[in-house]
Amino acid sequence: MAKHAKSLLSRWSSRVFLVEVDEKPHYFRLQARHGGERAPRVFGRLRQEDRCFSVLVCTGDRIKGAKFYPELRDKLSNELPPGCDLTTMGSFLPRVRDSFIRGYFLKSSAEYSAHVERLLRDLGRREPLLVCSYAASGGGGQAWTQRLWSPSEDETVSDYFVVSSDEPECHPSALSMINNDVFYSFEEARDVFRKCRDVIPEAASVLEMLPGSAEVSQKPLFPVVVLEGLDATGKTTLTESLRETLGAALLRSPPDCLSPWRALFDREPPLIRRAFYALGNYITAQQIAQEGMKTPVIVDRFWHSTAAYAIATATGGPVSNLPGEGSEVYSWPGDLLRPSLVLLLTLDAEERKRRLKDRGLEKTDEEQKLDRNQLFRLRVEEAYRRISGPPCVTVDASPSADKVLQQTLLLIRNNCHL
Ligand SMILES: Nc1ncnc2c1ncn2[C@@H]1O[C@H](COP(=O)(O)OP(=O)(O)OP(=O)(O)O)[C@@H](O)[C@H]1O
Ligand SMILES: Nc1ccn([C@@H]2O[C@H](COP(=O)(O)O)[C@@H](O)[C@H]2O)c(=O)n1
Repeated sequence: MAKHAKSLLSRWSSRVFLVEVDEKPHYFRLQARHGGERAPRVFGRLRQEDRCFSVLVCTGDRIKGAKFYPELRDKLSNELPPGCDLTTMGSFLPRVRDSFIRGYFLKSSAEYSAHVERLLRDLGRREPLLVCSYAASGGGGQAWTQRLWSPSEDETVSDYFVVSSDEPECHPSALSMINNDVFYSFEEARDVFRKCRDVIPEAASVLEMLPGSAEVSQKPLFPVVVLEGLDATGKTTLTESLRETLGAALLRSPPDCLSPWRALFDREPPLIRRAFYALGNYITAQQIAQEGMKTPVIVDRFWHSTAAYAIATATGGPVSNLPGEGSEVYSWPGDLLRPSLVLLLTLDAEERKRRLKDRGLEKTDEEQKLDRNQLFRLRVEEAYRRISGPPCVTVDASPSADKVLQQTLLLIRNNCHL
């Protein structure tokens, strides 16, 4: 049995499981004996004869695991018989860093359960998966057992009762966010790209664009102002005006030199996609350091965008699911150039939608998600606010473009030495 699966099994009974149905989390844990506790509602809605299954990805190889997770969803969606419900799930050890693993939870009606079992057994033999089945164990359908299917024939695994568990303080994905969703050093992000060269040849081209290290040769003499905010809050409009008014250099992250590969890496799973944007920030940092010796520098998106979107995507549900204020996930990377000032443009949802509609450009997946999903938008905005590091000031972007420019100039003059 693979070493990684073995280490997961060694603390199996201490794990907590999370099944997400329409962004609503259901938490459960395992018990050797049943003490009359209720099963979580996600099970409670099932009939006695129904079967549920969980399929968790358990590879020690981060790149393979990240690529395999969405592929698994496609495989399951294509091969499962009709009438099966499929949703996302995860499992973690409370308060244990890097313990969060992802997978899928599926519910099958009685008539198809034998078919689903065959399918999963077959999949489990070929892929690094931990598969469990769930069945009613009496008590009028209130009590459910989890049976972990042995990943190797010689292994004996136990059955456990499944009981509801309290919701943790924040979404458990936070346990594995660092260096999977958000990168806090140049080396960590570069390492992901070095490791994925075999599976994504374009990663080599990105690596060629990178500086030798995160260190910048000199600290900028002039102020460096970053403009942040959700899509269509007016960043492009304002950065152009600031460039003209201040005679500043205008840079962006990701930098133009990465444009040929952006669409490709946008389609990759979070580990690779976020590493791409993290690396873009380090290239932009080098450019800032150079330009900042000659003129003020305005930057369209930087670290706040990379971290806030990543954190908001990794956590589902309401804002309360975000890692708490002050959590290390909000800290500024120690090796990344700090701007003099970050300005966060905010706009109410309706006005932002109106501007998006008027602009009429094609929307990225994440823009569409922002549009559709009010909770996601709120999580991104709150994550923006919680990020620590350089001073971050919120700017109301709803007045006319000229008024927003005047307000911004005032903030720059008050906060930077111009
Ligand atoms: N203050 C403003 N009042 C009204 N409309 C504005 C204002 N600022 C920008 N707009 C318009 O809103 C739309 C979005 O602006 P812009 O492209 O500058 O946003 P953005 O934040 O750069 O978007 P993205 O991040 O998606 O590139 C554009 O059509 C722009 O002309
Ligand atoms: N420094 C950055 C910049 C952008 N992103 C990601 O790109 C998307 C928004 O960019 P737009 O050009 O469409 O405004 C969004 O998905 C961010 O995650 C980033 O991560 N880091």
